[in-house]
Amino acid sequence: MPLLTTHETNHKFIHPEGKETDQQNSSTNVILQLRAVTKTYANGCHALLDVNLEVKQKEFLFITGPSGSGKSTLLKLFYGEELATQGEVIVDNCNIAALRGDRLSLLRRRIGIVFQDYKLIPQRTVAENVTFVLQAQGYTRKEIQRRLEPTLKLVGLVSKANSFPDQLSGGEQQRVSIARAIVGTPPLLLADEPTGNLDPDNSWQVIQILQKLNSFGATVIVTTHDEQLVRRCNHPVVQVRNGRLYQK
Ligand SMILES: Nc1ncnc2c1ncn2[C@@H]1O[C@H](COP(=O)(O)OP(=O)(O)OP(=O)(O)O)[C@@H](O)[C@H]1O
Repeated sequence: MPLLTTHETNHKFIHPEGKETDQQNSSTNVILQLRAVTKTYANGCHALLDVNLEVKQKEFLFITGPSGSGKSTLLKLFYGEELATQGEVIVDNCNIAALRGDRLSLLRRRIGIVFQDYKLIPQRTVAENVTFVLQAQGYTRKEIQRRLEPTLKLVGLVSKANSFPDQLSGGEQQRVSIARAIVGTPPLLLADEPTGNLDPDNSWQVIQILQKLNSFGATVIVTTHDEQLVRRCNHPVVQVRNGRLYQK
């Protein structure tokens, strides 16, 4: 279960089941921690306000909330795309603000990211889209081949390995983007509205794949607007409203 505080309960972590704990007691197996984080964009927009959150390894967490409430900003802080204006973001025992260049790249290798709009390269096949990051990271051809087939199998796309993105349905494209995110076996998987462009059947298929990865040991954090999908799963939920976190 994630631990969080809200502005109403400053600096005491509240367990969703209602138990209180302090920071010192809650540091075992923690993969992600936000400590009193505020994010103000350059235009003065306060996207997040004094947010505390702690996610343990192997959790599956949903982050919900209305449009513009701060969900994507939260995820961007987790992988260092944005930096906190105040407070600390600790991922895999690393303070994101202290990482530069290579060290940030190394941490990012341990984080898989899935976006609502897939972000596939149109001129590359499914297999190439999934493996180009491994190539850039210097994996051998043999190792890349060893990883490719089981990854495509897991997302049900072995038969589409040589297809191009525009030859695939939206659900298939999203599964390619999941394959790309997991082929390096990162311990942390972040998915920002992964079902936002999909119908209910494809959305459920994506969630089932994420659940399977979670059962293999990955920590999975998913933002979504889809309350029905959240209700269908039995995972902890944190809601963002006006830049603050609430337990549901
Ligand atoms: N780069 C930016 N510069 C300025 N303001 C920004 C920037 N990115 C986001 N915001 C603002 O921060 C607030 C939170 O945005 P964010 O994208 O995190 O919300 P969200 O909950 O993910 O929304 P949605 O569900 O619509 O994607 C919004 O008011 C948004 O306008």
